[in-house]
Amino acid sequence: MANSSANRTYNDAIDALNSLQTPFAIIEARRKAGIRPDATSVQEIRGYLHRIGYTPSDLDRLNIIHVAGTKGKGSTCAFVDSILRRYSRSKNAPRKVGLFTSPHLIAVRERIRIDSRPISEELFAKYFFEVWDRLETSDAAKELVEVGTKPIYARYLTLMSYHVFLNEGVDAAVYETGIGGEYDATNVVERPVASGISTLGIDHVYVLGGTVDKIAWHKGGIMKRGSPAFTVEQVPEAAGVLRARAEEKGVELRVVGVDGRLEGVKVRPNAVFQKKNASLAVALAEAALKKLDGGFELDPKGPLPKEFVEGLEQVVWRGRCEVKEEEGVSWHVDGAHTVDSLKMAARWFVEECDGKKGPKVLIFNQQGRSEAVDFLDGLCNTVKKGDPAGNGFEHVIFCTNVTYAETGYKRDFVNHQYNPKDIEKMTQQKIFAERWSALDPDANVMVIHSIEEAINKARGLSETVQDGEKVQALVTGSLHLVGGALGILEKADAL
Ligand SMILES: Nc1ncnc2c1ncn2[C@@H]1O[C@H](COP(=O)(O)OP(=O)(O)OP(=O)(O)O)[C@@H](O)[C@H]1O
Ligand SMILES: [Mg+2]
Ligand SMILES: [Mg+2]
Repeated sequence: MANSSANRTYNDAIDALNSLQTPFAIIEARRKAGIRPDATSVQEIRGYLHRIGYTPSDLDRLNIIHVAGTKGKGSTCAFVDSILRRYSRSKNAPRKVGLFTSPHLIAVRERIRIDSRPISEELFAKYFFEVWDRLETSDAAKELVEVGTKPIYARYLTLMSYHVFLNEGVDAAVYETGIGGEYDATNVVERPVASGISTLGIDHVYVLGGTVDKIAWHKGGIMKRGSPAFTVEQVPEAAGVLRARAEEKGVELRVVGVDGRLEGVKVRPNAVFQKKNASLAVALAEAALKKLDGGFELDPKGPLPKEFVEGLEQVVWRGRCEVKEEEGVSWHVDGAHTVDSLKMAARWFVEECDGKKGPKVLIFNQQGRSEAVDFLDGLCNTVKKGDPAGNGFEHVIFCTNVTYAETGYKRDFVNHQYNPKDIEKMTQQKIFAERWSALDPDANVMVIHSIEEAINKARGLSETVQDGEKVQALVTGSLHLVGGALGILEKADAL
């Protein structure tokens, strides 16, 4: 446990933060006992907020744009942030934009951004330990949370983000929910300037339930009376639940179709799912600016103002549909990790490979979720179907999320929530390999320990290709894998 007075660096903060992860054994025990997050988790954050010196109404100063959804939350948030940031530059409203997202790709501090940049290591350490100390010394709100305790990892970062943004004078903050909505720590906000619900599908089944209507109930929990709410077109079961939730709360929920004003706007990748995210972002940014820049309104017939166009076209959201070229290998990197989003990723990869020559190589992992083996079918078939000659991946590598062959995890990726024995024995990876061999007996399937070794393997394969060919590699299945891979490919902190 970090000593509150002695350790003050960024690395110390990350070590202390890692100590707040729920260990694997406890997660397992809870799972067996059927314990799931409930209303007490938001009450707990409310208690901690008081303990560090704020009330939920202080959060009104942040003018929060709150986003939930199964897929596209982060991308939507990044779009909103990028639009507001450009608007702020030309109109000076909002003055400072905060962005809170999860999980992180390269470093923990990228979850808390100001004016689109991750806060510095120094600032992170300063605010991290200020929260830490207040939690240790104050006994405020003892009726809500036990004195001397601290929130778990993700909740701590949520709590800390409020402290950072309020102190730094942020006046518009975009918040991505962690898991679900109703019981997510970010749902402590009472008066967001707008709520947005991106595409719903199946994920986090254990916590949220295994059907899309149950999941929609949770995500719909971020809508608040008095705040405008927006969503994209959803499958019927989800749409019905969202409508009912809106009604119950007295909220007018607007369903945003693909915005016609995006015609000619270069949204990347050029795919329907991303246009849905962008359309939702336009509606959210408009709602926020109505409040922040009195009287602001978009022309419904278009065109979009230049701040919106530039915001959408120039957004940086790393690890999603990224292509990196190096000698011998074209790296396609995408952090998809649900059945639906992996199909999107596969489709995108096939389109990118169109006209290019060379063997297709997959590097895949997903740690700690046994259902992930069912992600593989869609990935395998989508790539085969999309290839003119029906060729799937020639080489398929399953690795763990351990970054380096020699030194193990980067500190920002230490994860106590997985079973360490499974990682050591590569249990999950072997299950993946078996499934893939059944799906595609022609593929050369490998199980490799670290991300670094997996990357080197793919690089090695480039020596076997013919002139004019390049290895076409897809790295996907987990944001941790993708973040680790980008770190290695770029040799430095890719932030
Ligand atoms: N609207 C969407 N529908 C389906 N897939 C999507 C959508 N938006 C993004 N994706 C896919 O999901 C991946 C993750 O996107 P993003 O980071 O926006 O999602 P997220 O909701 O923040 O996910 P998480 O926080 O669970 O990682 C993208 O790389 C892309 O492949
Ligand atoms: Mg998720
Ligand atoms: Mg996300």
